Amino acid sequence: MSQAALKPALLVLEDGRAFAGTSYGATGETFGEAVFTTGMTGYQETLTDPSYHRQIVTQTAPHIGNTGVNDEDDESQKIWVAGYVVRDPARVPSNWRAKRSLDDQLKGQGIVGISGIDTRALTRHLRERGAMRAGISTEILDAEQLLKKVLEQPPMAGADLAAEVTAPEAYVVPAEGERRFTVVALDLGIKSMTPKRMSERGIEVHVLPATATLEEVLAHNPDGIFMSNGPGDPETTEHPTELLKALLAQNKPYFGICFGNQVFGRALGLGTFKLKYGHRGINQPVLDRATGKVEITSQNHGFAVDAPIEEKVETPYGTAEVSHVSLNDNVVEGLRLTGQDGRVLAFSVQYHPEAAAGPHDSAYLFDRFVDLMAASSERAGS
Ligand SMILES: NC(=O)CC[C@H](N)C(=O)O
Repeated sequence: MSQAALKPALLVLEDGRAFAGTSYGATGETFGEAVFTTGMTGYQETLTDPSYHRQIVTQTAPHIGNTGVNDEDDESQKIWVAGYVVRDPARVPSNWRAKRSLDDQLKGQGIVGISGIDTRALTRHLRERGAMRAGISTEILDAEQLLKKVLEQPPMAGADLAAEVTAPEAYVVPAEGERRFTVVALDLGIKSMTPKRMSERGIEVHVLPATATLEEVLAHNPDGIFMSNGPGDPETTEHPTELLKALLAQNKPYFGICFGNQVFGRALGLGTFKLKYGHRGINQPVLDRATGKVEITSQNHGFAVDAPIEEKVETPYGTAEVSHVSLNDNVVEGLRLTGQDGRVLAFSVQYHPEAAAGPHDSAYLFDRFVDLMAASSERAGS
């Protein structure tokens, strides 16, 4: 970064805590919910994950931007974070795929950031007090003045954001090789790696906007239904929840990721709640309760499903249970629905088996979805 680019910037949290630093990316001002992610790599995927819409993301890894930005790793069409906080941006990106620097990419897309602040102190503050509204400005450098604007912003609890991130039109991701199954994926903020992971397994994926109706879903004669990750409060997912209930009543195999896990929980009659500061990073340990295996997973969520971990819950569609839990704090990380004969009918996880930049411990879940559809179509055929 040249000396000329060193412009002061200010970050203010809604409880009044302020951090003075240096402008990074675009100048101006921005507001959102301040959260932190512990991923030490994958910043390009993080920035372009639609689930981060309306959030100011702090990277706990101190040195960010080292490998620049390439044209292959975006998870969607653009950067979604509302603002970006890094300790020490790389001055010279170095990677054979890099097309430009992260600073230029942020500037090009108008993303306001701040660097040179004590991101460890900020993270500890958010961990103790919880995720909260915040603002970054290069124009208002007076904390009290910026705080007034922060307090005018809407909170994340109650935010209905799917309409702001979903694809305007349906599109198809063809199966790689021979087509084995057709899946309808409801786009609540889908990341491009998700249909890719399905397509690699012979699935043709019809990605539909979040407002798709039951008729529109069934028109594709899907072998399975998928609901994606996405931003906002799961309490606002009335339409996808009702849609999923109707599809479960028709015994459609279902797989959900993250927001899709929360929608599944709600369709099964469970509640959701806001976590204090959420789980964001690529080193989150999860226990598969059936096998006793531990997976290291990628996560990005601020809400969770409220379900009894040791008990089974009877629902109109079958028996629901918690399949996976977080080993850090026992939060529900996966749900499973089984029929009377114990067969799995539908399942979902709160974490990201499609994870780019990894880890890939949980990629087997896509194979499980394939097996679920294969078993279901065998039964229908017999
Ligand atoms: N990545 C996601 O799908 C996040 C889901 C939801 N917005 C949450 O924060 O919990």
